[in-house]
Amino acid sequence: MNRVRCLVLNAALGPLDYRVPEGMVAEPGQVVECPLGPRTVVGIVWEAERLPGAEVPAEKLRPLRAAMPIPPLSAALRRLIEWTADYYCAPLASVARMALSSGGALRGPATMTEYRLSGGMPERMTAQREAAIEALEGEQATVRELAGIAGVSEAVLRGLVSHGVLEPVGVDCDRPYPRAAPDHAQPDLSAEQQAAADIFTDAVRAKRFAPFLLDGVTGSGKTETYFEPIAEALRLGRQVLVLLPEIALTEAFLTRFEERFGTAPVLWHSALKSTERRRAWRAIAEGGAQVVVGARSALFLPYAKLGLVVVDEAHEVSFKQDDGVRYNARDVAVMRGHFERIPVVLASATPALESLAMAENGTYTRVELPRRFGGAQMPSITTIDLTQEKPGRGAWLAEPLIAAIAERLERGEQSLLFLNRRGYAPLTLCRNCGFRFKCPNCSAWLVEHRFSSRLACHHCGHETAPPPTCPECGEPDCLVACGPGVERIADEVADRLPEARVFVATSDTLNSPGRAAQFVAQVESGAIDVIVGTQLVTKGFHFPELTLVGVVDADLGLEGGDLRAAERTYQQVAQVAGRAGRASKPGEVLIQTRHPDAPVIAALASGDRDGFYEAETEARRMAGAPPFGRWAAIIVSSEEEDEAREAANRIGAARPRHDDMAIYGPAPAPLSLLRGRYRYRLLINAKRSVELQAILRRWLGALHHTAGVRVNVDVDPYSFV
Ligand SMILES: Nc1ncnc2c1ncn2[C@@H]1O[C@H](COP(=O)(O)OP(=O)(O)OP(=O)(O)O)[C@@H](O)[C@H]1O
Ligand SMILES: [Zn+2]
Repeated sequence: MNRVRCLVLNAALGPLDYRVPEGMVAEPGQVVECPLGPRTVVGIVWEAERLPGAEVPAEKLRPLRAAMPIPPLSAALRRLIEWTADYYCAPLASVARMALSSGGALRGPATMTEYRLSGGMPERMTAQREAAIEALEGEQATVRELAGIAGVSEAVLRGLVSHGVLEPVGVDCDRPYPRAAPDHAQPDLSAEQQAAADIFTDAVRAKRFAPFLLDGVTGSGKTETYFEPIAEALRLGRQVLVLLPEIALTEAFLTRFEERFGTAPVLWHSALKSTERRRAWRAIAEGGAQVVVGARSALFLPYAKLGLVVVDEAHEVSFKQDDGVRYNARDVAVMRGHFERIPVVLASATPALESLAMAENGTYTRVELPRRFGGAQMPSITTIDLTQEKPGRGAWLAEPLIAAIAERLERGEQSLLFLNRRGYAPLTLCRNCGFRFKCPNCSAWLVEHRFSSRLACHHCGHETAPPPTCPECGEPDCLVACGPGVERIADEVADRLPEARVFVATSDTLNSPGRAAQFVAQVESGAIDVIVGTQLVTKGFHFPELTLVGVVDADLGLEGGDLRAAERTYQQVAQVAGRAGRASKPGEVLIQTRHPDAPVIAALASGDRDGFYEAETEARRMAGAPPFGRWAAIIVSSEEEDEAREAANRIGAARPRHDDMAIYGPAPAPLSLLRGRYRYRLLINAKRSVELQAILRRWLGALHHTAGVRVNVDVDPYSFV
C-alpha cells in the first residue's frame, strides 16, 4: 500500500495522509494536488516521520489527484522550511507557501499571445491608428504593453488586431533568460579586494557551508569583490542569490551587474507581474535562472543548484519581516547556506552587532576592506550643535549647513540632506483649539504630504484631504504644521537657495524601479543639486559629484524606546555619511544635533567605530540583550479593546516560571491601536541557554482565545511598537 503524508498549504490544517495512485511518483518534496472535501489544495509530500499526524486507516485514504509538473522541493529546502517554522514559531504551511509563491508556475509550461505589426494597413486610417503603427515598429508584446508603448488605448489596438494590422504570435511564457558571461568585463581589483574575492571564490569551489562577514567601509568596493565568487559560481554552473534590502537599490545594482556580466540578472520582488513571476519561478526551479536578485522573499524559492548567497547591506532592518512569518532574512540566509552546504556572504559597512559578535566568536569568517577604492578618502565629519547654532523660527537648517550647501552649488557639486521622515510635517494641529489630526484606525498622527496635498497615516495608509476649516472648532485657515519632514526641508532649501534644483527622494517618489532609475540618471547627469531624502538614499548609491552630506536631526532615532536605537542611529548616519566624497573630490559631513556629547554622536564625529561597537556591546552584555541574551515578543490584538486586554492578561497569568527568563507585560503596545486593532505586548528576555521556542509553544499552545483575538509571536524582534 503506497501512502504518503502531505503538508497542505493551509495553516489551519495539520498534515494529511493520502494514497498514491498507480503510476504516480510521489517522492518527498513532490508538489501535489490533494483532495480536501469537494476542493483541491496544493500540498507537498513530506517525510512522514518528520511530520507527526494522526494515522488514518488505509481504507479511508483518498488518492492524490495529480503530481504538479515541477521538480520536487529539495531536502535542503524542506529542512530550511522546518527550521524557519520551528525557530520563528510559525505554521509550517505558511513558510512552505513562500517557496511556492507563484500559483501559475506550479501548473506547468504555458504560452501567451503577443502581437506585432504584420505589415498590412487598415482600410480606414485614423490619426490614432497612424500614431500607433508608427510607434510599434519593431515591437512585440501583449496588447496591454503595446498600448503603453504606443500611448493609445487598448481598444485602438484591438481594432488593429481585427483588421489584421497586428498579428498574434504565440510565445513561451517561460522562455529562457539570456546567459550571463562570467568573464564579460573583468575589473582590476585592488590587492585588498583580490584577497577578499579569492577567499570567497575558494569557498564557492569547495562547495561547503561557509558564512562570511564582508566588513568593508563605505565605498570600498564590496560589490566588485563579491562579483568574483558570483563569476566562479557561474563558471561552475551553479546559481546565485543576491538579497538587497529595497527595490530602489536594485536599479543601480542591475546596471553594474550588466556591465560586469553582459546581461541583467533575474529579478524577484513583490512588484513583479504574475507572468514575470511565473517565468522567474520556473527558471529558478529548473536551474535556468543563474543569478537572482531579490527582496527577502527570494530566499525561500526552490533553487535547483544554489552555489552562493550574498546578502548586501546585511545590517538593514528591512530584512526583518514584520507580518505573516516574522523571519529575519539575514539569519535565514545563513541557515539556507548551512542546509545547502554553500558559502554565504553578508556584506556591510556597518554590520549588525549580532553579525560582528558571530565574527568575533569565529562562527563567521570576517573579511575586511578597510579603505575606499581608488584612493578616495573617507569624508570629514563635524557636528553642528543646534543649541548653539539655532536655526530661525520655522527653520531647521543651521547657518553653517546652509553655507556649506551654497558652497557646493557654486562649485557645481551636489549635496544630500538626510531626514528620516516622509512628508511635510509629522503633526498638524489647529492654532485655534489645539485639535490634532489623528488616524481613526491607529494611535498615530496623520502626516501632512503637501506635494500630494493629503494627510496620511504611515501605518495603515488612511488618507484624507486637509480640510479648509478645523473639524473640531470650525475655524477657517487655522491649521499649522509642526515639525519637519523631507518636503519641508526641501522648501527651506528652495527658500534660502532659490537657484538650487532640489529633489525629494523617499518611498513616495522612488516607488518603482523605473522611477529609481530615473532618479539615478538625473543625479548622474547633474540635473539635481540637492537631494533631500529618507533612509532610502542612505545606502548603496554612488554619486561621484556628491561631496556634502547634512544630517538634519541626528537625535531623532535616539528618541523612543527602541532597544537598538543607538546602533541604528550609528548605522544610518555612518551609511549616509558614506555617500559623500566617494570619488576624487573629498567629502564633508555635517551632523546637526542637540547632544553632540552623546556617545553615538561623538563616536560618529571622531570616526571611532570600534569604540562605539565596544561600548554598545558592553551595554548589551549588561542588559542580557542580543546577542548575549534573547528576546521574543508576544503581540495580542483584537478589534475589541476588552477582548485584547483580557486575552493578554490570560497569557500573562499563565506565564511559565523560569530562572533564566524574565517576562515583561502585558502592557498596551506603544502603537496601542493599529489598523483598527487594539494591541497589547509582552516582552520576554531569556538567557541563550533557554529553549525559548519550546517554552513559547507550550505556553501559548495551551491557551484558547475567542475568535477575534490574534496572538503573534515575534522571535528576535526588531520592532517594539
Ligand atoms: N576594482 C574596481 N575597479 C573599478 N571600479 C571599482 C572597483 N571596485 C570598486 N569600484 C568602484 O568604486 C565605487 C564604490 O564601490 P561600491 O559601490 O562597490 O562600494 P561599497 O563597498 O558597496 O560601498 P557602500 O557600502 O557605501 O555601498 C563604485 O563606483 C565602483 O564601481
Ligand atoms: Zn492609521
